[in-house]
Amino acid sequence: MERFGYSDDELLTLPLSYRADLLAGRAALVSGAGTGIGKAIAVTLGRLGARLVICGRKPEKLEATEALLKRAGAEVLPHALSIRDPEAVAGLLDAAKARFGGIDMLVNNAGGQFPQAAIDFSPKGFNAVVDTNLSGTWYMMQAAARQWRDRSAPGAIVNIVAVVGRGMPGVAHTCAARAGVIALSKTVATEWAPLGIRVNCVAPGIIATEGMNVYPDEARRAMPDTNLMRRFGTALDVAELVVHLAGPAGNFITGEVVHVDGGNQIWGDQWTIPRPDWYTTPQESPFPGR
Ligand SMILES: CCCCC/C=C/C(=O)SCCNC(=O)CCNC(=O)[C@H](O)C(C)(C)COP(=O)(O)OP(=O)(O)OC[C@H]1O[C@@H](n2cnc3c(N)ncnc32)[C@H](O)[C@@H]1OP(=O)(O)O
Ligand SMILES: NC(=O)C1=CN([C@@H]2O[C@H](COP(=O)(O)OP(=O)(O)OC[C@H]3O[C@@H](n4cnc5c(N)ncnc54)[C@H](OP(=O)(O)O)[C@@H]3O)[C@@H](O)[C@H]2O)C=CC1
Repeated sequence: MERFGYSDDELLTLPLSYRADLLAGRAALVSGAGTGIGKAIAVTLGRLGARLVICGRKPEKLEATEALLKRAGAEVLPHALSIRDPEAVAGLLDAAKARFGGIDMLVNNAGGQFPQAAIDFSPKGFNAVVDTNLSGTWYMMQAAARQWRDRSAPGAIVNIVAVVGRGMPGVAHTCAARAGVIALSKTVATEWAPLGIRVNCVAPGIIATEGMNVYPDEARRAMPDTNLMRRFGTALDVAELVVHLAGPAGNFITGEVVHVDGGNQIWGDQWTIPRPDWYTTPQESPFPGR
């Protein structure tokens, strides 16, 4: 397995673009915080003074992030659950309220998919991806919004999605789910503005994390050729954007989708499964007139 992404020491020491106490007094909930982008987001928020609630399915991954956050001097509440379970999500928000009086920011980062030609998806596989990325994200958004409404407190949600505007062959299930999250976010940005709740999405392009190991070598090797910068982005690129949107700099931003993708949304042909000859070899259509 190839090593991708930052070491713990790098996450703690790489320079940040914000002043060190920017988020002092605020509490943030980050899902999928045991690994990759979520871990970088949690540590970055913690380094800027936020208190953290971190969740994911595997307690051992959360323990590692908890230890790192403590090294950064941040207060942290780890809470293992699957975001696919709405009752567990309600319990998570209750636990956050009991510990910190509630949260100010929610970062829905937990998610993932597997590469497969759409024609071969099983109902179970398709539903697993939609349940996690769309329904799970929604349960978190709704539970947080209800708590903010009941506390008469403002809040900010940032949903991590993907670059799905042109679709992405090999991950049609996640494209469907992420497009759903974007549409949900824009809709509730309007419904929830009267409650003081802002809702934005961040669409990362290819970001160097261990999660990349789910893709075949051939697809991974080709990834740097799918954006204008010709490289992977970093988890910190995503984390710093999340700080902007969830923190005070984002006070007048809602219903937005911000890409952090090296320009992949406008250039770069990204496949996560082998390309059919149709797209690699010059040929005439075998279906003339159709
Ligand atoms: C290059 C850019 C790509 C797009 C941008 C995004 C990049 C990234 O997201 S980077 C990586 C992020 N991390 C992951 O993707 C994590 C790895 N993926 C997963 O954990 C799973 O895919 C999951 C999201 C479906 C997890 O759900 P879970 O409930 O744990 O699912 P199961 O493992 O139990 O599987 C349920 C069901 O799904 C089908 N399935 C799962 N994996 C595959 C596979 N590799 N190929 C085909 N089908 C798969 C299958 O039907 C499973 O049921 P069973 O057959 O009964 O196991
Ligand atoms: N890396 C990239 O290039 C890109 C990533 N993304 C998205 O960014 C997010 C983070 O990706 P990345 O860090 O790379 O990948 P990882 O696989 O490292 O992170 C995914 C995280 O989600 C958690 N998770 C998955 N399912 C659930 C669930 N049902 N309930 C709670 N937690 C869950 C996992 O923890 P656990 O297994 O313990 O539950 C894990 O910590 C994902 O949504 C991903 O799809 C989007 C575009 C590009």
